Amino acid sequence: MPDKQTVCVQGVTKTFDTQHALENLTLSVGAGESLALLGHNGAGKTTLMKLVLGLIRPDAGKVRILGVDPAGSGATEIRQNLGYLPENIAFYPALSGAETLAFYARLKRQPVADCARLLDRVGLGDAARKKVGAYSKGMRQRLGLAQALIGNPRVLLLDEPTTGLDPELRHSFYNIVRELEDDGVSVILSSHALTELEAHTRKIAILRKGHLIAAGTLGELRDQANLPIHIRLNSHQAAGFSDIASSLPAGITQRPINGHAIELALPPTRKVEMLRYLVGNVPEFDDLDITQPTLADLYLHFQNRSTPS
Ligand SMILES: Nc1ncnc2c1ncn2[C@@H]1O[C@H](COP(=O)(O)OP(=O)(O)OP(=O)(O)O)[C@@H](O)[C@H]1O
Repeated sequence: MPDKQTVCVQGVTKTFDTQHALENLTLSVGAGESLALLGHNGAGKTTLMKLVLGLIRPDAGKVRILGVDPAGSGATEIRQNLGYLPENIAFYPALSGAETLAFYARLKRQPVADCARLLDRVGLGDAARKKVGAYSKGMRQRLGLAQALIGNPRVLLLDEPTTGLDPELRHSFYNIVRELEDDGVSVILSSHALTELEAHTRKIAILRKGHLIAAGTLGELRDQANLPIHIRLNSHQAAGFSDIASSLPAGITQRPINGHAIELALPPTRKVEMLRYLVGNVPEFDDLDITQPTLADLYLHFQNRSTPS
């Protein structure tokens, strides 16, 4: 894998005492790409972020950010290109949002003058002088994001960034992430909120007990899993459906929902064949919905299929 990928993790193993947090993990994230890390509690997501940040070193394998080891000597410059929003960020409640951000800017040796722009970017411009102790959860999370954006990082690591946010805030949060991707920032985020990730992330990596068990775009994961798709047929005709089960092509299963709706399950590769068949052979239906496996379906499929020790 070329080191010129913005984030390159190659054959990385990390053990704490006897606990394998990560084992032989390889993945990469390019400029302007986002990667969502999924996995059960303790799967190794935070450990991976800490390795990318250079806070810990791998026992085996290598981590490179823009070709540089983030835990190596001489990595100061590369670390300034990293922004991190930890899972539980605590702020000093007596400081205002502006004072808090100025504090972090000084820590990162970045110009304090940029802080007002960052607060505006995350929608906290009007609350800049308000004490953080009076901020809502959503405002604190946005302040956390502003803190991670100090210094215009090329790589942004967000550990469960939307936990506790309402749907509108989640939406605006992902809009900011999308803008950052468009600016060429690589974004790695972890989350347990599969439905929102389905709509907002491009690449997905699923971890289980420190192993990477699946990776790719949603479409690629669907191809790998090859789970059935579902076609729901609806009939608004008074008689509803007659028994179509006996005449269905082999390999297609059906489940009656009620007299006026039937759900068919079929391999994704047979979708068009089935649509042609239905149009020609099932006159009762006058509406249909096609449902692809969701990210939650895929996540469960890969987790259940994989049984690493
Ligand atoms: N500093 C540490 N010392 C000992 N064990 C650790 C340490 N950090 C992580 N671990 C262990 O490594 C494994 C991976 O932990 P990690 O925090 O990376 O998981 P996670 O996927 O982020 O979990 P969560 O979703 O709960 O945040 C766990 O078994 C954890 O107990």
